[in-house]
Amino acid sequence: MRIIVIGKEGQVARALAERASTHGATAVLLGRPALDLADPSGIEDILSETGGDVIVNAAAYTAVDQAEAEADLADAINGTGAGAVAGAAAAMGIPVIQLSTDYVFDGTADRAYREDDATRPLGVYGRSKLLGEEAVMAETDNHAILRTAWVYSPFGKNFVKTMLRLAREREEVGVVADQHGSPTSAHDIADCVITVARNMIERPKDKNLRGIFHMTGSGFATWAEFAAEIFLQSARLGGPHARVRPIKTADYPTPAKRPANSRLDCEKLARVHGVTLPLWRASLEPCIKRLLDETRGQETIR
Ligand SMILES: NC(=O)C1=CN([C@@H]2O[C@H](COP(=O)(O)OP(=O)(O)OC[C@H]3O[C@@H](n4cnc5c(N)ncnc54)[C@H](OP(=O)(O)O)[C@@H]3O)[C@@H](O)[C@H]2O)C=CC1
Ligand SMILES: Cc1cn([C@H]2C[C@H](O)[C@@H](COP(=O)(O)OP(=O)(O)O[C@H]3O[C@@H](C)C(=O)[C@@H](O)[C@H]3O)O2)c(=O)[nH]c1=O
Ligand SMILES: [Mg+2]
Repeated sequence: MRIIVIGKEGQVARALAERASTHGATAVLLGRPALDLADPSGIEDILSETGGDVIVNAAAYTAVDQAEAEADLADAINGTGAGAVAGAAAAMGIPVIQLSTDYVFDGTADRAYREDDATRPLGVYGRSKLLGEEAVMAETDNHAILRTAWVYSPFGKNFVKTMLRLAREREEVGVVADQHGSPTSAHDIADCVITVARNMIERPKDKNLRGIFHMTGSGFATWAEFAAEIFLQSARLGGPHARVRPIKTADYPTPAKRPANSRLDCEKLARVHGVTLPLWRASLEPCIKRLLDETRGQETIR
């Protein structure tokens, strides 16, 4: 299976590159400047020249706060760009897997969100990702839209890396304790995406395998609990740690509003595609270990 991945340096893209061979697959990564989602004109040509069995769009405008000031760019990349990728997949006659987000919901539900619950994004990023979902669905039925959340990895920018950096600088970190969700490892996402891709390729006519699916790490947490677990595991491995001061969302003002309840019900993914992501705490440890090893490596070189 040859997987075309949009996104080169992104967390999920890099995890897919690392995990493909363990599934007997090859990942071909495409990104800027060769493929720019903000400029859809050349997308179909480069994708069909590259050729593959499935396209995974793991590229997006993901700066949630910055998006509030760059709505047009976020919409172009996450909305129109995602649609162009799906259009190319349709023209090539292959499935497309689109990554989406918990931030399409407003977070007011008192239970975990299911795939058919009403969406109502609170900010520009969430709205642009919802535009992307709609654009993909309009271009082709041969799609899987995988909504994930709170992604972390040894790569790029994410909450785990931010917390480890803050722990090196201070003894205490204030972290919001009234937003609930599920931390999700980019490597677990990669494993799941490859399984979903294989299912779709092997059963091209099976409608059940297509549509929207929720895909997060198992178990729930608040950002404060996530931070506390990061510091606990880091401390155990001899890395930096800090005290977590649980705070309210109102005490941590940000340009973009985040949903209070980001929990996603992943039962459909388990039932239809046979995949359940590991408990979030279990997947955190190898990531922290790798980040600490990398930092130590750099210190030795210096
Ligand atoms: N991070 C998270 O917590 C969550 C992410 N998601 C979704 O999962 C997917 C993967 O996220 P993640 O891996 O964290 O993302 P990252 O922010 O780590 O990476 C995004 C990638 O998109 C690329 N990109 C941005 N703009 C363009 C463009 N105009 N043309 C081509 N490529 C572009 C970036 O390229 P470059 O390196 O050149 O900047 C980068 O490689 C996205 O769809 C995201 O919306 C969903 C829920 C949570
Ligand atoms: C750095 C920091 C953040 N926070 C809060 C702010 C916010 O509510 C929460 C997470 O902050 P971040 O900015 O890291 O997370 P954020 O950028 O909102 O993460 C989101 O990214 C996009 C791409 C998604 O799709 C979402 O699923 C989600 O992962 O933690 C603190 O309370 N204290 C802190 O020191
Ligand atoms: Mg952020």
